[in-house]
Amino acid sequence: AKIKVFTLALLNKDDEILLGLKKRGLGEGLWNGFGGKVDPGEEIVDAAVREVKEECGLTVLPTDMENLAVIHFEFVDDPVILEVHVFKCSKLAGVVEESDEMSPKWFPRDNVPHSQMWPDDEVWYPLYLSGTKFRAYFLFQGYKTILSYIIRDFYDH
Ligand SMILES: CN1CCN(c2cc(NC3CC3)nc(N)n2)CC1
Repeated sequence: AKIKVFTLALLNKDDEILLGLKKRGLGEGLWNGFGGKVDPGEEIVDAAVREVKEECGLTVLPTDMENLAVIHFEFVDDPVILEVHVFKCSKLAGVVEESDEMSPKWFPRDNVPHSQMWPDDEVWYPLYLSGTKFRAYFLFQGYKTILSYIIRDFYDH
């Protein structure tokens, strides 16, 4: 199997969460946090900071990026596994800007548009919102159907 590493940063302010409507590529038409691929030799947290700036214009310090989860996504009949490092951030600087990739919008943290988000989000968002560190594994059939998943505490095994 081949592992592709991605970042996913969820930005919070008071009781709201900033999501972006993806304009193209993987997840086009879905609302999601900000993120992308990790370049070779790049620290994962630095990739997360870079993607937030590129996709929504906000500046976040690496030390303010809390790594809350690592999620592995596998797809039936596909050797590529996505390893997504999820970050939570509440110390933001700058002004939100639209980008080529994303149309950003603030949502109430307890009312995000799950019908227009990746299906796994509904499973792990409650853990994310409660600040619980976790590891998760999802087996997908295509991009819409979750065949199975495991969620466990980040530190247990
Ligand atoms: C640019 N990256 C792509 C992967 N990604 C995902 C993936 C995901 N589910 C996987 C079935 C696809 N679920 C969320 N929420 N994000 C983060 C952003």
